[in-house]
Amino acid sequence: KPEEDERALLDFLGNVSLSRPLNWNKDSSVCQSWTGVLCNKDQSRVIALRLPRAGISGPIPPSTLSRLSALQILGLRWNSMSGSLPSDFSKLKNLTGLHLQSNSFSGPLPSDWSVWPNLTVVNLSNNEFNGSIPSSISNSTYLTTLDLANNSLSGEIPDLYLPNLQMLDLSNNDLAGRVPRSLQRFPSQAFVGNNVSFEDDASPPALRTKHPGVGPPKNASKLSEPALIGIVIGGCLLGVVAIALFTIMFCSRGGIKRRGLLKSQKRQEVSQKKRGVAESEEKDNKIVFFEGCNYTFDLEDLLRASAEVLGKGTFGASYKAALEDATTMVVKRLKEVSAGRKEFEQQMEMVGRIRHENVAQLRAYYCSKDEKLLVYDFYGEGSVSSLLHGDRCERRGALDWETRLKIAIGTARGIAHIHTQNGGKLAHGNMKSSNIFLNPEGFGCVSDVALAPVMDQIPLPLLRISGYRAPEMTDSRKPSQASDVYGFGVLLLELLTGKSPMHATSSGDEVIHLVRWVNSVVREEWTAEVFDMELLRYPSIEEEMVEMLQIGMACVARMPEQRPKMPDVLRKVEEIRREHTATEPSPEIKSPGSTSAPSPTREGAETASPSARQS
Ligand SMILES: Nc1ncnc2c1ncn2[C@@H]1O[C@H](COP(=O)(O)OP(=O)(O)OP(=O)(O)O)[C@@H](O)[C@H]1O
Repeated sequence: KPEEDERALLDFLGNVSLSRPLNWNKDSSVCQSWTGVLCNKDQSRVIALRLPRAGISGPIPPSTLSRLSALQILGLRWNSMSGSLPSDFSKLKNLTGLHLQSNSFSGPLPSDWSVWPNLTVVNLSNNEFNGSIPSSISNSTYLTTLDLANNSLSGEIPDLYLPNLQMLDLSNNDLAGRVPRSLQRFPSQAFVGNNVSFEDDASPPALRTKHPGVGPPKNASKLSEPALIGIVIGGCLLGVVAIALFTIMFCSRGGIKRRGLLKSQKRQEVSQKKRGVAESEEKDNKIVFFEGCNYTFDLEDLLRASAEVLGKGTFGASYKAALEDATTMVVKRLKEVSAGRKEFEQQMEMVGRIRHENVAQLRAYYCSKDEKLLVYDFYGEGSVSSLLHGDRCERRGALDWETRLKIAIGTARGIAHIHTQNGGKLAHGNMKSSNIFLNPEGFGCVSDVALAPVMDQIPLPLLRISGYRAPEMTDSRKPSQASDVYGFGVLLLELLTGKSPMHATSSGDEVIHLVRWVNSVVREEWTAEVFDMELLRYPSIEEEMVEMLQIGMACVARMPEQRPKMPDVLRKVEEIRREHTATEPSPEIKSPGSTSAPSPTREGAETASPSARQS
């Protein structure tokens, strides 16, 4: 247990001033509930401390943070901390990221950097550091980012042999002399606001890059990967090229409107240009974290995160983002939000307050004029849609009947809980299997709650082809609980048949609407034909499948008033197993009384945190 680290943190806390309290107290678990603290997998050591904008002032008390000897990331940006860096920081041998920008730190930079061989990102910008830049920085050979802008650093810039450095900013200091050859590969903006000149401006660029140690970064090829381009640009190489051309065209006419965080072509440019934008935007717009969110990052982290596109949905694209400390999360970038800022924030506040183990918690959101981002945990197993319809080899065995039953039960619990919110009026509004994940106990867990009302209306044809739309629903912004019940019914049919709600026949010449197809087969006679072949391998589940089929069909009744209400649906789904195995209860699916899942009406249940962080 990290008692030593806990004491070090409390000593730190006790010796700084805070403008608002931090939830660090001895009775709660350092690793699980202390804001800004991240531990290693076995929860034995603190590996990251991130307290951006935490209202901390005063110097870093000596012999406090330096005792966190496993610390990799120290982030205290946007506070009012002052004084010089304690010399005992040299004990933090595992540091990979030091983010102290936008404070009032002063004094010289540390002189011996050989103590931090693993540093990759250093941001000390917007402080009052003075003295010269130590050449010993070259000892941190893995540095990719060095931002010392807006300080009072003086003297000449030393030769820095940092082969991996991709982003350098020394602007707005009191530096003088010549930019050393080793750093001439960086654009002149990196040095503006100083009294420096380029030594051999006239020499051809090719010659400059031949200088030892200043060639392209070892991993330069990676730069072309979308993953390295930053969170929202992470998606599409073609798009990047197009955007670059577009940017060049418009910039040359001096007419481009800054689109905020997210458009550029190279990571280096992103870091340099966008940081400025991000910071200025941050004045009015910040990431809002909900209670219980262990992530501590800010816009800059998001910009720096390597990102992978998970997919594009009706409301925008979702990205799997990995922060520098290897925290993984999902960022959903909403496109075409129709709600005004206040309305959007109110809706997100309401959604963020929902705590239930069958509802994927909205961890944080960001809202500016140009961007609306939502942050969720990453569900490593993928959505129910990908489990059901993804590569069949991959999923073989993954979705047995037990699993499907637990998906149905969990999802029903989640939706029923959502329906108790906002005075019993809230609807999910976008029920579909790509929005359902598995919680740590393997039960269904509903994501993307209540986004539809703040988004632009989805055109009716698009709504139709999704196959989940209730017949009476013509305006996607006005979902009802009855339409959620319909969507849930479609999910049950999907689980039973293994077929998508809209799918082509095997010959490919006809599109099948799952609800109609199941209805027509069932009308003929109760037949095993509707059931997924893979389910037929399991003996004696037919009765349970038929029962689920009946529930599903009741949910997809044409008239909304004929559909059951979610609490009834939940009760019935939970009874599927109980009725048929009364003498031999499944060890996995316990009865509602004994289940670890809260009943759907219980408020304030503990949260599920399914991300990799838990493993
Ligand atoms: N938290 C998450 N963890 C893992 N995968 C996710 C997560 N959120 C979304 N995904 C996956 O990313 C892909 C895109 O999701 P997204 O929510 O953007 O679109 P969608 O679910 O297909 O449609 P919609 O926008 O209507 O919800 C989907 O395959 C989805 O299952």
